[in-house]
Parts: sequence; C-alpha cells; structure tokens
Amino acid sequence: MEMWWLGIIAIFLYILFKSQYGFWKRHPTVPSLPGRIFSGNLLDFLLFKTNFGYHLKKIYDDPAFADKPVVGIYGLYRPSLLIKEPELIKRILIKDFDCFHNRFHDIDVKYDPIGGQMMFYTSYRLWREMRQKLSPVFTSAKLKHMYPLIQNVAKNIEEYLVKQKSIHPLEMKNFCARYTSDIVATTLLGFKSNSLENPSEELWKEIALMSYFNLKRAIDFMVILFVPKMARLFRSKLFYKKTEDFLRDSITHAIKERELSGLPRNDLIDMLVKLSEEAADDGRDVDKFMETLIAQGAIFIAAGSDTSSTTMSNALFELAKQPEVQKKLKEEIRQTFALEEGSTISYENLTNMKYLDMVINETLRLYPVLPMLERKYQRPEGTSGDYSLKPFCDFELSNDMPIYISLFGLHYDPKYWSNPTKFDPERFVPENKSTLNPMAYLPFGMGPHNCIGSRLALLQMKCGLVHLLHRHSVRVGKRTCLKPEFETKSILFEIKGGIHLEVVKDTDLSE
Ligand code: HEM
Repeated sequence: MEMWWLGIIAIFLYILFKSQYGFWKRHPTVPSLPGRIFSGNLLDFLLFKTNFGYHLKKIYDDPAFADKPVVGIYGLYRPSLLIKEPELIKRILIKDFDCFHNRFHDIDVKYDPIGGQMMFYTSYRLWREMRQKLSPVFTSAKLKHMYPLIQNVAKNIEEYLVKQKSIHPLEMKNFCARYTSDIVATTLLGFKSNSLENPSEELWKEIALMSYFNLKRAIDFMVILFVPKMARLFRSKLFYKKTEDFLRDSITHAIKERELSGLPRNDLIDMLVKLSEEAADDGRDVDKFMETLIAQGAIFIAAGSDTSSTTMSNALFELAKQPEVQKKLKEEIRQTFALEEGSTISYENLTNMKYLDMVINETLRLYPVLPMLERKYQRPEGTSGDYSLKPFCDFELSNDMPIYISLFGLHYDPKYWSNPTKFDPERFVPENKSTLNPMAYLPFGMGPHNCIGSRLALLQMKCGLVHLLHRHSVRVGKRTCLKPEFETKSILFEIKGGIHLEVVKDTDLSE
C-alpha cells in the first residue's frame, strides 16, 4: 500500500517538474536552455564542478545565444532570466528600480536574524532605512579621515617585507587578507590588530573562517540562492555558529565601549552608536534593534575584507606575469613618493594616481570578485500586470521571477572589449573612458543597490599596493600556477589554492 503512495507521489512530482520545465517552450520568444529534471540548468554547479559565476558565463557565451538580449534558464526548477542586453540591464538596475528593488535570494529573519537583516540580504524596507543611514560612513570626508589608519596598516606590510629575506616566497591571497583584516579592525571596529606579525589574531582567524566553504556551507548558500523558502528546513544560515557568536560579541562590545568612552572616531561604530541612540529616542525596542545593527556591522566586515584582498592578490598576480606593466606602475609609485619626499603619500596624491587606477579597474574587469548580480521582479504596490521586456524581447516578467546578470560574461564579451582575455590596463586610460559601455563593466554593480563600500575598497587596495610595491617587486616563482582554476564552492570568484609569488627587494631584482 505504502509503495503505491510512493509511486503516486513520484508520478505527481514528475508531471509537476515536467510542466515546470516546459515553461520556456511555452514562451518561444525567449531563447532558452532545456532544463533537466530536478537540477534545471545547474547540474555542474550542484555537483561542485563549477562556480555559479563561471557557470552563468558559459551560458552567456553559448554561441546559440550570441546577440540575444535575454536567455531563459532554470534555476533548479524555477524559470529565471539571464539578461545580456546592456540597455535592459540599465532599465533593471537603474531606471525601473522600483520594480527590481529586491535581490532574489532570501533569508528567514526569524531563523537567521543576523544574515536576514544584512543590507545585502534584507528586503526593501529595512534595506532603504539602513542604506540611507549608513551611506555617510563612506563619504569622501569620512574616508579621508580614515586614510591615516589605513596608511598605518599599509606601512606595516611594507616594514614587514623589509624585514624578510631578499627573495621571499608568499601566498598573496593570504597575505592580502591579513592586511584587509587589520584594516577592518581599525576602520570599522575601532581597534588595532597586527595579523601579519601575529597570525593568531582572533579577528583574522574569524575573517578567514567567514570565507571558508565546507560542503555544508556551500549547500547552505545554494539553498539561500535558489530555494530560499527551504532554508529553515535545511537549517541553512549565512555564517557558521562560531562566526555568528564572534560577530555578535565583538560588534556589541565595540558599540558599548564607544558609548562609555564617548570618544568619537568617525567610523562605522560611531554611526551604529548614533543609530542605537536614535532608536531609543524613537521608542523602538533597543535590544531587538541591536541585532539589526550587528547585522550591518557583520556585512561590512564580511564584504569588506575578502573582496578587497582577493582583488589585490589578483592584481599582483597579473603584475608578476607582466613585468612591463609592473615597471610602469612602480614608476608612478616612485614619482608620487618623490612629490612628498618621505615615506608616505597623501590622500589626494594617492587618489590622483592614474595608472594605479587603471591597473585596479582592469583587475576588476578580468576578475569580477562577485561575478554576477541578481534581482527579482516585483510589481510596485498598487499596480497590476507583468513587466514587458519590449522592445528587446516580446516577453513579460511575472511577479517574483529571478533575474541574473553575468558580470563575468559581460567583462569578457568581445563586443565590448577587444582581446578580452588580455590584462591590459590601457583600456582604462582616462581618454578612453567615454568609449566604454558603462553597462558592460559592473564590478561594483550599479544603481541604488550598488556596492556601498566601493570607495573604501578602492582606497584600501590602492594604499596596500603602493606600499607593497614601494620597495619591492613581485615575480612569478616555482610555485606559481600560471593557469589557475577557480574555487567551485565559494560564492566569490577566487583562484583555487591561492596565488604563490616571490616578493623581491628592488635592489635584488637582477638575481
Ligand atoms: C573589491 C572590493 C569589492 C567589490 C568588487 C564589491 C562588489 C560588490 C557588488 C558587485 C555588489 C552588488 C551590487 C549590486 O547588486 O548592484 C556589492 C554590494 C555590497 N557591498 Fe561590495 N564590493 C567590494 C567591497 C566592499 C566593501 C569594502 C564593503 C564594505 C565595507 C562592501 C559592502 C557591500 C554592501 C553592504 C553591499 C550591498 C549594497 C546594497 O545592497 O545596497 N563591499 N559589492
């Protein structure tokens, strides 16, 4: 009898999935990939053979969809759209933001109050409040104020290298991650740490754990990305329990300390203290609101370190492979230091370094560390009807349909970039900028949801690279893998096994 039931359920599921996977066939105006039962178009990704960003690029590059504005895919069982046409991307990210103001992924706030309230994951209402209130942390004036703190950490890496042998093999991802972790400590949390000299620094260890994906965490991310409603069933949370406890304790501690000391530092914690006071004045439940504040501190720590250290180490990898580019950058660094006759570079001079800017832009093009953007269509309140993709495609998006934009695909598309696999900072020479299609280059996203920390990211990466390359060069060594593969479990686009280079004191370059 029970077998009968199982059989009926299996047939029911089969018919359901079959009808689901017929969606794009029923909408032939959209070119699409046929979906496989249960995995849709995600089999390789589900088997960890590929990273989701890389997987989307493969679909983007499929010759069957060359010159197509959109491609219909199945995210597991759900019909979703990959958008390729830059003008349509502009509509989704900017012009029609009121229809696309939420990302598709979702986290159950009751089950995961920290993950679910983070600015990156939360829904529109809380996002808008937090984005408005926290944007002032990243104004030019605030960054200028933070600059000496960043500079101290950057000088520290220079001094650390000076103390090493003349040829020093280093795994750059790890090295840069220690640097960005020390910057998070000083600019966001208000304390000094030195994870280069002291690898057992707690913050560094916790940040390293945040970017570590074991099988369970990789599955948790898949659930959050594709079947968010099942997160509770799978017990999927954004962070490991240990990381969550650390974030809760350290951010609460930093806020309480600052309240007690009353000494402002113009950083994130000052802003969180201010928001907590405003919440008390408005009669909000302060304890509950503290979780909301911790969530914002947590996303800044999580998003602030790994993205920047990955990009910095990717830049060093390309510089090591292309000594001519490195030479040109080092000449700019030398000239900029010479302007000030000392061991430091002012904020203005650093932000005026054109070639450094070009090198970082080109690194972010080749290695968009967050390789895709996502949104979902939601009817604005009080309206009815679906969203038409005309004149690009005769199709209407229905409510909640997921939308993906492949940064990795766009950044390598020969329609927008000549010789796209070549690392060539000259593409970003200021005179060329007007010829680039802004929607084909989106390393920090675009529109109201764009990266709130992009200016801090650029500042810390530039300052770190300048001090690293001030008296040293990087070169390919015996352990360097010149054809690297990418992590398949991580949500970020990271080189597998790290980036092994040799750091050479400039006087010893001839060796
Ligand atoms: C190289 C470094 C970085 C890269 C490439 C990067 C990239 C991105 C991208 C692509 C997005 C999604 C934008 C969109 O959906 O349109 C994003 C969002 C975000 N990033 Fe970054 N990011 C970096 C560094 C940082 C830093 C340093 C912080 C904070 C200290 C930060 C905080 C955030 C937050 C909070 C969001 C969500 C913004 C929102 O939804 O309103 N990121 N970032």
